[in-house]
Amino acid sequence: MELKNRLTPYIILALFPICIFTQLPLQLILPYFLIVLAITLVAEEGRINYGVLEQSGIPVVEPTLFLGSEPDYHRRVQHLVDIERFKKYGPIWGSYVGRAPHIFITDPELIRLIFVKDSSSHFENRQDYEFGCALMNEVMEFKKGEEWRVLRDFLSPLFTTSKINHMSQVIGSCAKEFASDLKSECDKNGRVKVDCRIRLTTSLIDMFAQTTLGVRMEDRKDPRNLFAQALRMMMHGEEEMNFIYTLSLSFPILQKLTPIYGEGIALLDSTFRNVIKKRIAGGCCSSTAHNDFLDFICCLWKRVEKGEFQELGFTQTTVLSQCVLFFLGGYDTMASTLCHLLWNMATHPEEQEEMYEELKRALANHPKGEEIDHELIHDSNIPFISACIYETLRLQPSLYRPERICGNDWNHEGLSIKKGTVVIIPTWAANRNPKFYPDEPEKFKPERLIPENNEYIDPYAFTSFGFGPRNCIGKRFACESMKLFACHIVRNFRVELREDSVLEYKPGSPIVVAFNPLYLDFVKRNKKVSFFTER
Ligand code: HEM
Repeated sequence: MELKNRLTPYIILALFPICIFTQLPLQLILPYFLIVLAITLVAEEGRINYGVLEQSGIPVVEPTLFLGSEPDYHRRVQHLVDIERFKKYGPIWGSYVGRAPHIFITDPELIRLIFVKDSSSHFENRQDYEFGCALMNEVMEFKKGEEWRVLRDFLSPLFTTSKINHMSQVIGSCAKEFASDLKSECDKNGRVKVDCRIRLTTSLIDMFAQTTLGVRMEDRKDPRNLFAQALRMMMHGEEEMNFIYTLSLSFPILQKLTPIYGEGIALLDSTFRNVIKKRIAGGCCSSTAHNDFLDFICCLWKRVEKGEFQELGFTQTTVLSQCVLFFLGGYDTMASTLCHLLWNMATHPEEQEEMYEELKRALANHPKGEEIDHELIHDSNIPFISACIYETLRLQPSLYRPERICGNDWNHEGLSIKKGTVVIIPTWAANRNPKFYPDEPEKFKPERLIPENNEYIDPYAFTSFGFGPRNCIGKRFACESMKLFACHIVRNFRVELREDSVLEYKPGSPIVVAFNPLYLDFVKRNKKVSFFTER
C-alpha cells in the first residue's frame, strides 16, 4: 500500500488538534495525545498487513482505515459476496478479511497447483484459529504440520470402502426411520409441514451417534434434545453474528476474550468422555472389538494415557475433540446439502418426478427386492438422483471457503503470494464459472452431472469437497448418507413449496452456510388425493 494511504489516518488525527489547539486548556492536551497515540497503535495493529496483497499483481478490494476490506462482514452473506466479486474482478482477487490478507482463486489449474502440487512445500495448513475453547482448538481440521498428519493418518482408515459398506446399513435404517416418522405425522390429506433443517439435523446427529459411537440419542425425535442443541449451538445455527465478530477479525485478541462457544461444550465433553470410558471398560483394541470409530478413538485415548504423543502435545481433550469434529464436520454440512436438495426438488417438480421414476425402476430391478441399500444407491443404478445431489453440491456447497495459508513465498506466472497470505477457494463462485459450466451455470440442471456428461467437466472446477491431502475426509461417507436419505424421501414423499417457504441466508456465518428456517410440505406418495375436506 502506498505510504500516503498508510499515513492518512495519522495525518487526520494530527491535524485535528492543530485546528483546536488554541481553545484547549493545557491540562487536556496530554490526555488528548495519549488517546491519539492509543488509537494510532490500535489502528496500526488492524492495518499490520496492508500492502501485502497489492504486491501480488491482482485486483484488491479496497481496504478501510483499519477494518480490512470487510468492515461489515457480519452483515453480509459471504458466499453471495464471492459471486458478486467473481463477476466484478474475474477469476482471482484479493481482500483483507479483517487484518489477514486473503487471495480468492477460482481457476482450476491454479487450484491444482496450490491445493495439490505445492501443498506440502508451500500450502500445507489452514490459518490459525482461536476459538477460546480447548475442545474446538484441538480438532484435526485446525491442527498443523505433524500434529495434523498423525491425526489424519489415524482417522483415515475409518473411511475405507468396507467401513462405509458396514456403516451403510445403520445410515439406511436412520433414513428409513426419518421417512416413516414424517409419514406418521401426516394429516388426513397425507401432508406434513416440515422445518427441514431442524428435522434433518436432529436425525443426522442421531445417525452420527449410532455410526460413530454406537449409541442412540435419547428422545431422538425431539428437536429440543440437549445433545442436539449443544451441537447446533457450536455451529451458530441459531444465532446472529455481530460487530464484535467483525472486529475480532482485525484484532484476534478479541477471539480469546469473547469465546463464542458456550454451555454446550461441557455437555459434549462429558458425553464423549462417558461413552469412551464405557467402551474401554467393555473392551476395545482387541480381536473382539467393534472395529468402529469409537474403537479407534478409544485406542488413541489409551495411547495418550500411556504418554505416547507427548512430543505433539496430545491430551485427552485432543481425543475428545476428534469426536466433536466428526459430528460438527458431518451433520451440518449434510443437513445443509439435503435442505438445498429438497428446495431444488420443490422448485423443480419435473426433475423431482424424474427422480421418483428412476427410483421406482431401480427398485424393480434390484436383485435384493425393494430394499434401498448400499448396492441400490450406486451411481450406475440411480444416475439422475446422484446427479441431483452433485448438482446441489455444485450450486449450494455448504462449506463456502476451503483455505490454505501460504507457508513460504510462492510465485507462478506473475502471481506472487507472500508467506502468511490465506488462499481461499470461493466455492460458490468457482462452481458457477461459465468457462467450465457454459450451460446456464446459475441454474439447477442435474443432467450436466450425469456420469456420461460430467467426464467433460474439469475435476478442479467442482470444488465442494476441497482438494489435496487436506480435502474432505468424510466425502464418501457424506455421499453415501445423502443418497440414502434422498432415496427414502423420494420414495415416500413429493416435496412441495408452501406459502411461507423461503431460502434466506444468514449473514456473517463463519465457515458453513447458514439459513433461516426452511419450511416445505412433504406429501405422501401413493395416497389417493381427497378433493373434500371434513366439515
Ligand atoms: C455434504 C457434506 C460435506 C461437505 C460439502 C464437506 C466439505 C468439506 C470441505 C470443503 C472441506 C475442506 C477441504 C479442503 O480444505 O480442501 C472439508 C474438510 C473436512 N471434512 Fe467435510 N464435508 C462434508 C461432510 C463431511 C463429513 C460427513 C465428515 C465426517 C464424517 C467430514 C469431515 C471433514 C474433516 C475432518 C475435514 C478436515 C480435513 C483435514 O483438515 O484434514 N466432512 N469438508
